[in-house]
Amino acid sequence: MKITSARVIVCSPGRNFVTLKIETDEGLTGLGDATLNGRELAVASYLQDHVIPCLIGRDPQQIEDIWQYLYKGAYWRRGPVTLSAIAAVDTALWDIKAKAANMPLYQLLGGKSRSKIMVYCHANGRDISHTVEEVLRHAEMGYTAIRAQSGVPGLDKVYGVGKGTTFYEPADADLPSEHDWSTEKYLRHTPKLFDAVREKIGWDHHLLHDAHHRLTPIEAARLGKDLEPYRLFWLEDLTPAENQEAFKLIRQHTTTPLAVGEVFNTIWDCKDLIQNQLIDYIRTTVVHAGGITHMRRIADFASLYQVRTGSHGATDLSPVCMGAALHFDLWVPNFGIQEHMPHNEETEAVFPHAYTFDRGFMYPGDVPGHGVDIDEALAAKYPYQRAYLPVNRLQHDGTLTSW
Ligand SMILES: O=C(O)[C@@H](O)[C@@H](O)[C@H](O)[C@H](O)CO
Ligand SMILES: [Mg+2]
Repeated sequence: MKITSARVIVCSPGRNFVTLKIETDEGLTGLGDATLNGRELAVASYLQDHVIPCLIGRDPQQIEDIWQYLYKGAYWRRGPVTLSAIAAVDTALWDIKAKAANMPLYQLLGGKSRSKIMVYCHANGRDISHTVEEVLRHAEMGYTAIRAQSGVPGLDKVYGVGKGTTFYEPADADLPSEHDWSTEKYLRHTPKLFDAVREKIGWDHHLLHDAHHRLTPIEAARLGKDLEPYRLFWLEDLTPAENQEAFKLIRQHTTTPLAVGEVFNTIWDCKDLIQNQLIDYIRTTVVHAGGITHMRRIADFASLYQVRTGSHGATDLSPVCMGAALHFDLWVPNFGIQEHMPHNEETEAVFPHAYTFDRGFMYPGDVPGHGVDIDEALAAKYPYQRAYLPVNRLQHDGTLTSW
């Protein structure tokens, strides 16, 4: 079999997506997600101008060789742009291989390790009472795991809290919007949020929270300690994880489980966190961590240290990523949980898919491949619209800080 052509499809059905489509001389095609929120065109160009010329004529069945060729052959290794591009190729090739074998991707990976996939949703509110209402509403929908994020008194806008619509989309402006941030206000407020949520929802639901890289290690330790009475399923991205050692300090102070990794791109970004048991869940996902091939390496390494997967699944990861991730989730032995933010109607129409959601659990479907397609004619009706993620500045003096 040979790759005869490949093209990048950029569309914006409510938000931007970058999709790679690979075609073969046997009529089989494969899709990969290459979306990098706020830097989409960098990946589109990396694929179009540097990767696709190297793919034409290659045997699409040689997934591993192509992965190594694109990773080592680039010379400049790692990073979100490179690994999102490699991920798109890898995912498309696994899609083709599973279609050629006439089996759903999870079968090719090793078959089912579970009957369905537990997912967690986002319950966001402008204040504590609105967030509690949203948590209860999502519990009614059947979710057994619910992430709670609320507005913070004294702060105008914070990560994770939408403008009252169902679909929270942080990339909201043609240039980065600037939000005020106060760690003190956030640390005072968040324990009150979970006290109120636990009071109302009881103990039969998993609760999660995303600190979104905004704390220093000692502030992170403080939050982890303050939230211990509420038995969270995990606290995510407590502090920027470039310095993996920072998590030693957090670990010394709290037993709240820790999740990190949605911004990671290779096993090297998380090797020390995993082997030193500094985290409990690894959040890498198919589109930003080199595709199925590299995700398997990360998951197998994590399993040696009883670290479980908890893949990122925000709406800025396309249904192609979600579809491939669900096949991975069905197979991976050390599965923890899958993030699930439903895409809007336009996106669902552009990306028809076999995966389903049913009362807090998902299933990838049993069609050959990863089960996600793209309606190119419809995609063309939604042209790219530049959009940036916000930045944060400290409220008291304007210092630029993590969003
Ligand atoms: O855990 C999450 O879902 C968030 O961290 C993401 O929504 C993140 O803010 C976006 O993916 C950024 O594009
Ligand atoms: Mg996150």
